[in-house]
Amino acid sequence: MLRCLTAGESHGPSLTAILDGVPAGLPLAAEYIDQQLARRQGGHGRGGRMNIERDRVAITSGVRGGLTTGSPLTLVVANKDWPNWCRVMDPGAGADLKSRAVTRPRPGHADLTGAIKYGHRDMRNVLERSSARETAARVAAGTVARRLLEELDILVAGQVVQIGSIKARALDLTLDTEKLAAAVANSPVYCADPEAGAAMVQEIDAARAAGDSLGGVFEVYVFGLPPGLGSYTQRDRTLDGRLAGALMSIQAIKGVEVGAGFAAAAARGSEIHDEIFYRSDRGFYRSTNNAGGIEGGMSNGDILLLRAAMKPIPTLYKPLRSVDIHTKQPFEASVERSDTCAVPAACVVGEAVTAWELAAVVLEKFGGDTMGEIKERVALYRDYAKSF
Ligand SMILES: Cc1cc2nc3c(=O)[nH]c(=O)nc-3n(C[C@H](O)[C@H](O)[C@H](O)COP(=O)(O)O)c2cc1C
Ligand SMILES: C=C(O[C@@H]1CC(C(=O)O)=C[C@@H](OP(=O)(O)O)[C@H]1O)C(=O)O
Repeated sequence: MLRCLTAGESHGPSLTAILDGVPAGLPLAAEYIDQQLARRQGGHGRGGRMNIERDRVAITSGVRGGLTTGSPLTLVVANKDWPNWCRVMDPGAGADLKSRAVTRPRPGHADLTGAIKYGHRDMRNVLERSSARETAARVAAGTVARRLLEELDILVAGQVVQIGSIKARALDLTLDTEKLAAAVANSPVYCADPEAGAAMVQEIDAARAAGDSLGGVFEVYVFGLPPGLGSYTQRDRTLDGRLAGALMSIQAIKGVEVGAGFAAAAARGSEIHDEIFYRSDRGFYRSTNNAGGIEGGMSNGDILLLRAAMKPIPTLYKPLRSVDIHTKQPFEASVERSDTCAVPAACVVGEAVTAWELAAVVLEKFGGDTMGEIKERVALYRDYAKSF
C-alpha cells in the first residue's frame, strides 16, 4: 500500500514528505525530482517569492546507490525564505509572535474558518500550512510515482488550456508524447498552443497591471494505462472518484472533469458514448474517447483525460473587504507580494497528484515488493488484456 504524509510550513525551515510502500529497485535520482520542482516554480505570473526559492530535494532515507530500498522515503525541500522568518516561526518560547501576527482574514483563504476551527487569534498559524507552498512536497512525492509509472511505460503529461477567458485550441491527442512535452516546455505558460500561450501571457500582464489576478484550466493526460485500474465494486475504489479527489485537494481547484466532462451533459447519448470495435491485431478498441479513459470507475485502456479549473488567486493588489478578528472593524487587505496567476504551477501539481494516485492503484492491482516483480506482472496482464 502506497501512503504519503507531508509536513512543513510556508515560512518554516523546510517541507517534508514521507512515502511508504514504494517498491525496492526503482531507479531514482534527486535531479529527476528537481526538474519537476523547477517546473512547479515556473510559469508566467508568479510573484516575488519564487525569486527567493530554488527548490531542490534532499532524499534522506529509502534510496541507496540510486535505487529505492523498499524502506520509507523521506524527501525534504528547504525554504530559502526561512532565514527571513526564523524568529517569527521559531517553535521555542522565545519566538517573536507579535511582529507578523495576522488578525485580518484574507477572503478566499483558509484564514478565518481555520482560526475559528483551531481556536487561533493569530491566523499565521493557519496560513502557514494552508499555503500552496505545501505543493512542493506533493510534487516531490508525485515525482517518485511518475518515475515508477515510467518504468511501466505509463507516461503523465499536462498543459494549461485556459487562463482567464483565453482558451487554447483542443489538443490533438495523436500528437506524440515527446512533441507534446517539448511544446509545453517551450511555453511560458505551459500551453502547447503557441498563439493562445502568447495571448495568455498578455492577459496575465494586464491583470497584474490592474492589480488583479487570474485563474484558469489545465489538463492532465496519461498514456499507456492498462485497462482495469480502479474498481466499480466499492465506490471509494472508483478511479475517477479517487483522481477527482486528488485534483480537488490542490489549493484553489474548484472543478474537475473527466473526458467530455460537463459538455457530456448537453449531448445526446448517441453522440457521446464511445462505441466498441474489435480487430484481431488490436483487440477491443474505441475510435472516440469522450469517456476520458475511464468507464465504470476503471481505466479502460484509452488515454486518461482530466481537466481541472483553478479560481483566480485570492490575494489581490486591488484590496478586497474583510473584518479584523480582534477589533471587528472593516478594513481593506494590503498585500506585500503574491502570484498573479499560478495555473501553470497548479498543472505541474495536478500531474504529480495524478501520478501518485495512479501508482497507488497500480500497486493495489499488481502488488509486489520489487520493481522486477511488478514489471513482470504488468507485462503478463497487458498480454492477457490484449488477447481477451
Ligand atoms: C501553485 C499555487 C500557488 C498559489 N499562490 C498563491 C498566492 O501567491 N497568493 C494567494 O493568495 N493564493 C495563492 N494560491 C491559492 C491559495 O493557496 C488557495 O486559494 C488557498 O489556499 C485557499 O484554498 P481553496 O481555494 O482551495 O479554498 C496558490 C495556489 C497554488 C496551487
Ligand atoms: C511559496 C509558494 O507559493 C505561495 C503560495 C501562497 C498561498 O497563499 O498559497 C502564497 C505565496 O506565498 P508568500 O506569501 O510567501 O509570497 C506564494 O508564493 C510556492 O508555490 O512555493
